[in-house]
Amino acid sequence: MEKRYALFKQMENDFKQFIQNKTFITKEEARNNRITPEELMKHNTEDDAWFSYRGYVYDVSPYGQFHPGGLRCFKEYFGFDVTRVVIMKHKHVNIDSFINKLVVGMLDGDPILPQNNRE
Ligand code: HEM
Repeated sequence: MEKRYALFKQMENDFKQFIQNKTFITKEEARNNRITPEELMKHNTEDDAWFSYRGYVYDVSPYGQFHPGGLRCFKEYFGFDVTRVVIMKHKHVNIDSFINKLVVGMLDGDPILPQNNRE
């Protein structure tokens, strides 16, 4: 168990390092960029992967390779809303601290779940 935790921590640090010299927009700026669920759904590939989470839209393409739960389950949610699945799969994780820099806009419409969602 401890070993796994150390690995997760390592992945978190690797991700932080990976994004540290990149530039991002702020949450404030993201509020002016409204994204419809239909637009969100177009960003569903590994190189161009968006999620909505608690009303905001994130470009999670850089994070996929650092996700401790692997890319497989993560991938199923590209283009969709992850608010509920994130609560179900990891209540204890403050995912904002991982993805806050990856914000690209605000969701303009009702969140959409994938048909095969595994909550
Ligand atoms: C951007 C959104 C997400 C972030 C930032 C995130 C972050 C994390 C983190 C930090 C962990 C490690 C948990 C721990 O320390 O105990 C984790 C584990 C996990 N995540 Fe995510 N996650 C996200 C989305 C998802 C999605 C969409 C799924 C879909 C099923 C998912 C499924 C899992 C699973 C199954 C694990 C458990 C891995 C294990 O314990 O071996 N996550 N996630």
